[in-house]
Amino acid sequence: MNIALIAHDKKKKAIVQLAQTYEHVLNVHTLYATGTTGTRIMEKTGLSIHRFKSGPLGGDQQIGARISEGTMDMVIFLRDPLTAQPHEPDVNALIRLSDVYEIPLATNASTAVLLLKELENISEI
Ligand SMILES: O=C(CO)COP(=O)(O)O
Repeated sequence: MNIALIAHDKKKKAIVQLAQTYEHVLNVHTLYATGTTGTRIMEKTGLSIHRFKSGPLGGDQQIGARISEGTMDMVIFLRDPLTAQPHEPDVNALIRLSDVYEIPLATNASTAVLLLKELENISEI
């Protein structure tokens, strides 16, 4: 699967922890991320990630484009709902496209864990 990993700044620690815990699940998939998120995860894990631009510079839109082209299968996007983002329209567009194309989308860590556990189960079958 092609999986996108994204986190707003206050959620970077959480996505790194998630990637460390589920590294054994993620490492059989093709991973993508927005710029800073990808760098942080690669610093702390052995995962190889294709990095798009940073979110505020168009990274969310690049991932949205992949969704519309049918080449992104899952999105884990740990949003910060308590901080205004300068690129809020891009964030909303990415979430909207995930729903338009019915891509599994986790916007918080609890949902991300459920998706990753399901991926783990599927890969064991
Ligand atoms: O802003 C983001 C998503 O909207 C994340 O971008 P970075 O991973 O570059 O911080």
